[in-house]
Amino acid sequence: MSLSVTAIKISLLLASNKNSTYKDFDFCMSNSSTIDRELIALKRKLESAIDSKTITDDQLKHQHQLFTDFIIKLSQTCKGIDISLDNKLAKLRTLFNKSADIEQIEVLTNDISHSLQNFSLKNDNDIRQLQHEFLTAGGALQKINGLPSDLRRKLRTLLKDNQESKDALTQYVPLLTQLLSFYQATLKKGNITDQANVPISTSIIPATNTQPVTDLRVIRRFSEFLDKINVSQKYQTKLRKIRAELKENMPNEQLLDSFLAAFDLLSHDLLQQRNSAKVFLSTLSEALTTVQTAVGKTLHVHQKHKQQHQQLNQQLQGQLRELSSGLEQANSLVDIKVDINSKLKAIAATIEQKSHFETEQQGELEHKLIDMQSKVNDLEQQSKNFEQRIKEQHAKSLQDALTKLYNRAAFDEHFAREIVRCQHNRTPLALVVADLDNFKRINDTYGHTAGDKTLQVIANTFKKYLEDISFIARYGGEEFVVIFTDQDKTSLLNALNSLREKVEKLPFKFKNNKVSMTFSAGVTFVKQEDNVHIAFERADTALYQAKANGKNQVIYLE
Ligand SMILES: Nc1nc2c(ncn2[C@@H]2O[C@H](COP(=O)(O)OP(=O)(O)OP(=O)(O)O)[C@@H](O)[C@H]2O)c(=O)[nH]1
Repeated sequence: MSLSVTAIKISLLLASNKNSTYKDFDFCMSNSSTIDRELIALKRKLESAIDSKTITDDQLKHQHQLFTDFIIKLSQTCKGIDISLDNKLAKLRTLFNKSADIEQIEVLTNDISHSLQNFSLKNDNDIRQLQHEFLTAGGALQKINGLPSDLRRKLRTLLKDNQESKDALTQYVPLLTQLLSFYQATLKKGNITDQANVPISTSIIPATNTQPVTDLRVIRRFSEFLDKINVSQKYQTKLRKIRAELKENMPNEQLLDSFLAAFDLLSHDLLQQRNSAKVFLSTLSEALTTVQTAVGKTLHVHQKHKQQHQQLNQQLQGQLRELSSGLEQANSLVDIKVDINSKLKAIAATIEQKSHFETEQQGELEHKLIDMQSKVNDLEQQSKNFEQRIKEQHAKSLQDALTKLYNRAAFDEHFAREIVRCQHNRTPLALVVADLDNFKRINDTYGHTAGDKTLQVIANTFKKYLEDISFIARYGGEEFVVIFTDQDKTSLLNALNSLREKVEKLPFKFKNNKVSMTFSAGVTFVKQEDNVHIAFERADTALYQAKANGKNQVIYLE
């Protein structure tokens, strides 16, 4: 037994020395066959132990590499989230590279795992908080007047997804953040009114001036926003310049400058409008004062003339009285003649004075009247100009600048009025919500200008075929709304399907590529119990169905 132990020790020694051979050992022990067998068996065991150690070593090395890779990836993912976690992961990487003690690694790994659990909990809370803020902000955004329909739709989907899953939220947070930051900027300009008055949480709005703009959509939204602004003639060129200078990948600071320039322009325009109204009012009040003075003066002159008239009349009466008393008192015909002569002269002078006075008075009055007339004419002209300007501004505020169709505000006003009328008279009123199919593709492939042109051509086609029988408006983005009064269902669907075919056949050509455009539409009739929102929602749902069914179709919902 002690011999076998010695043999094992020797064989281990030999195994560790690769230059030695087993032959020498065999030679020494050749006289013992039992020992020989034992040694051979041991040799095999040793060889297989060496083999399996190599395999284990390789496996260990591979696992070590995998773990190191994992730690590196984890570090990259967690980078910047939590500084202490970052530090711990860096320390772990160093320990691994130094092949440090396994116990040391284990302690740190446990610590990191604990940190990650805490981080995950915190993240969950953050997301829940974000979810809450998102719902509040999204609700507020939905109530914004003039929100383009594609944004409204995206927002609705976002809100719905957000209520159902927080993963969807995480996925959409960047999009939302951009939307919110853009709208916050535009809201501040006061061009879009936030009816809800709910403040949009700032915690999910990035500091836009510190982050580079990488998303083209913000620029596009802004450019669409600029398209919709109606400013006075004087500022239109400047506005067009701001819009023309918007370009892909422009630095955030430059975009902010554009926001500011647009804001500046709007406030100037507003101020000018206010000033021109002020000028008109002060001119009006000035003119009124002049007229009032003129009227007062005329009255005064009239009064003065009346007195002078009375005086002259009295004078004449007195002279006539004197004439008759002179006749009564006269002694001779000669006396009478002399007396009458002198009195008639006096009367003639008075009459002449009277007629002179009357001509003068007539002239003065005429002059005053002409003066007054011209002042009133001026005033009338100014009022007409002002009225015309107000009319033009009102018309402009109801018109979509790009397509020259009615805009969303005009639609809201018209639809609300028509609903009341049709419910009162019990006459048919239909609402159509139409949306271009795959319009984004045009913008993305051929550029925004091609997109704009497409919108104009399609708007003109809507006008050409529907204007006589309906009220057409651009609801926003690539969405149109049409209101039909006194149309039955069959003729309405025929008109829409015929328009759909006309649009499909429009020969669009961009960069030598023939492109066909289509639209989907949802239609509904307004019911007695409907309000604006319910009717719109139903038409919009029909539109969704048309999109979901494969687009380029009209869906009617009862
Ligand atoms: N050129 C241009 N593009 C606009 C205007 N308003 C909205 N858009 C673009 O219209 C596109 C709408 O895209 P989506 O909402 O994805 O709709 P879509 O591509 O038509 O897809 P479907 O509606 O599902 O058929 C976006 O790219 C907007 O930027 C505009 O005034 N001019």
